[in-house]
Amino acid sequence: MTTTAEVGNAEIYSPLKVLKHPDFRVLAAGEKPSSDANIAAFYNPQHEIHLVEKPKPKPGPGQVLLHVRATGICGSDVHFWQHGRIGDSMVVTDECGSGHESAGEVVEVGEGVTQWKVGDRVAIEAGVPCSQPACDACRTGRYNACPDVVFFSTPPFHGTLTRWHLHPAQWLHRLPDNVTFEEGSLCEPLAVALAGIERSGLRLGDPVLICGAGPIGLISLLSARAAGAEPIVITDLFQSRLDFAKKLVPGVRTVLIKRGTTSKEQAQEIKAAGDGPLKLALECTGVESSVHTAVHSMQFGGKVFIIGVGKNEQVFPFMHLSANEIDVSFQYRYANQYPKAIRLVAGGLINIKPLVTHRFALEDAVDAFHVAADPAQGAIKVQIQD
Ligand SMILES: NC(=O)c1ccc[n+]([C@@H]2O[C@H](COP(=O)([O-])OP(=O)(O)OC[C@H]3O[C@@H](n4cnc5c(N)ncnc54)[C@H](O)[C@@H]3O)[C@@H](O)[C@H]2O)c1
Ligand SMILES: OC[C@H](O)C(O)[C@@H](O)CO
Ligand SMILES: [Zn+2]
Ligand SMILES: [Zn+2]
Repeated sequence: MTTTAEVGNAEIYSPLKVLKHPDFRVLAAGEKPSSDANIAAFYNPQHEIHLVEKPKPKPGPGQVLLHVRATGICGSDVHFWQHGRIGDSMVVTDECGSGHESAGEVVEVGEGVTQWKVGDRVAIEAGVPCSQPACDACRTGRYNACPDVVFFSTPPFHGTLTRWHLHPAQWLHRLPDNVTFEEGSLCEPLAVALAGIERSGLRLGDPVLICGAGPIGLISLLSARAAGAEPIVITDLFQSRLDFAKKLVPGVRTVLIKRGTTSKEQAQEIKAAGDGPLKLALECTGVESSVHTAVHSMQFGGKVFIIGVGKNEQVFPFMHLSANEIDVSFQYRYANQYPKAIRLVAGGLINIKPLVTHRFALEDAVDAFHVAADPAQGAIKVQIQD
């Protein structure tokens, strides 16, 4: 069988990578594409978001053609559209397809693909590493560090928010019958949270703080609860998000972060809510003041585990960390988490269904982006379904 390693990422993806105007067409406002058209939502350096029609691809050796059935909009999709970059290395320099939280159905298999057949239902792993034996990251299983990873929807690679998507056969994960496409697509942000749970070393009965009740904080909350954390305190700037957290996990304790209060004052409230200093913080905002709050909420020997991404340069309360032996760690995407995510959802240990608050048809993907980007709409996870 031909594998991605034999074919090579560049060969597989260069047609997508260089897909430029002669190959795709921006749909006119109000234009109705055919029901078979390979439409996708693209952003560009002019901060536009629009529908684009692309050719329907044909699977090559080792590849599978998928009908993408559900895709969630991630904060990073909105960020790339509105701000044109994340950090210094991920920059929108051209038209780029959005979406990386997807699940779909196999519609055609390429030469040598034996593990999939038409009709199989799969979660799509969003980052495809090079899988070359000479790559230390891939060889040692920490493939989120692969320098040649193709991460869909991160420029220059187009996303999975499209109707027909080509994917290497071995980077798909089978969905059992009791896991919906919607849940399959949520396995991507769940993979982020589970990587955090695994690497942070959370243990049964640990008192945990979660900073931020956005999708990543909420999914971390569900995961921390499933892992046996108790008590769990969650923070946010918005009462509506804390109310959502409370509905999701009734036992969670909530602290509203008020602007104008110091991190030490916020930490006092958190420690009161948690019956004392906590052992672990899963920081899901990336905001400097929130990191400080987390640090001041920890016990001696605690850990602040940062999943959120934020400003390039941030100041840390160095001496407090030092004098209290508080560890600080970070998470960059994930490796080896999808199978676990699917098992936890299928087994009923994590119920991610309530996260989806808004659903749109693929043709209305632009409207979906506007809802995801507008805090007044109160969306948690906006999904596009086809
Ligand atoms: N490490 C990774 O691989 C990875 C993967 C996905 C997302 N992320 C990052 O995780 C973070 C969370 O993602 P999300 O989709 O939930 O984002 P989001 O913006 O929807 O949610 C963040 C939440 O934090 C709250 N918040 C902001 N400032 C706060 C503060 N000072 N104290 C408490 N709460 C505060 C916001 O009100 C919001 O509800 C983002 O920074 C995102 O970029 C990281
Ligand atoms: O869920 C994965 C994240 O959104 C990605 O790392 C993105 O932020 C940048 O590629
Ligand atoms: Zn994401
Ligand atoms: Zn690699």
